[in-house]
Amino acid sequence: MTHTTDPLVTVEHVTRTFGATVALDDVSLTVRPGELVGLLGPNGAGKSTLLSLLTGQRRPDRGVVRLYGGDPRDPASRTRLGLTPQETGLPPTLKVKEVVEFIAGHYPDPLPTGELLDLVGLTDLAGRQTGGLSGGQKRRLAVGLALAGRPGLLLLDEPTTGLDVDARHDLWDVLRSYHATGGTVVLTSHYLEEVQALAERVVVIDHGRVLADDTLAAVLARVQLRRVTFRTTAPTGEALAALPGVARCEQDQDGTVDLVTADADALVRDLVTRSVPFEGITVAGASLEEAFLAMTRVDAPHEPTIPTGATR
Ligand SMILES: Nc1ncnc2c1ncn2[C@@H]1O[C@H](COP(=O)(O)OP(=O)(O)OP(=O)(O)O)[C@@H](O)[C@H]1O
Repeated sequence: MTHTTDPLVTVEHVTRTFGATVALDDVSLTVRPGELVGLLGPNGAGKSTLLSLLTGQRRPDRGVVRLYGGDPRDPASRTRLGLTPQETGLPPTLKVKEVVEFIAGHYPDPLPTGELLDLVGLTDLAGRQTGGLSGGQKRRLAVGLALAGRPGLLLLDEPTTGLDVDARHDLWDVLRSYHATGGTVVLTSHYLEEVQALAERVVVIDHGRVLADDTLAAVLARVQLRRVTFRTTAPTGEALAALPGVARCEQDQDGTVDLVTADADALVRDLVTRSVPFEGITVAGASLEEAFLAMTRVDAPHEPTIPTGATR
């Protein structure tokens, strides 16, 4: 018997390799009912592998994965699970309504077809063959099918990849509606924007490791970094890297300094206070990849942070 606050997902010290590739490296995390969790990470970070362990498609090499308190490979653990794969293979000649009724027929207490179509905004397209749907409509139908059995937990792998802005926003609305009724969502994305729009909690993964697991606001503060570039005649690399908020600092032999910091304003003030001569300063948003890299380096103190004199 599970209680309403029992974790729906428990991952404890899980490692999963593919040959020499370590896809997941000692990953632990817990998801409780009602959470909307974004797994954020660049391509190849390990997000899909983690989901495949939760859905029971794969087994960990080491560690424990539990779904609703049981083994995800046991079908009984998956009865309250809804999922959509990255690719949606819908039979093209079946009509939207027919596909929904077919899938709903497999569940003891499915959402009524009309309610489901309404939820995903496909009521007007109920009579259309799925082959005639746009990419965004297909994706919404796939999410609708994942919701057909009234799952308590929805696992979504890159739900809006390849969709245009409108279709993406429509799908976000579907997920928000489901979450508003108490549903739990875990979704993977390599778009900060998507995670920012939906998630309350963000787990950042890179190279198979959890780099951060925190509230959206806390993670944004760590990943919304600024990139500051300037030329200087002073050998500053080591000193600048030690300043508060600086995540990464490189200085070329020609004196160009390129650094990533959480607070560009404070950095400029520090340059002036320390009488560091600089010219041609530019400040730009650092990419998410740079933020991941900076987090990896910050979290791995034994790695050298400043390749002083490094050429790019
Ligand atoms: N079946 C497989 N065989 C070999 N290597 C694999 C396999 N599946 C995943 N990998 C490797 O494991 C690592 C993690 O891959 P994974 O697909 O989990 O990443 P991801 O974060 O989901 O990336 P993406 O956003 O591109 O889907 C990558 O280096 C990938 O190449």
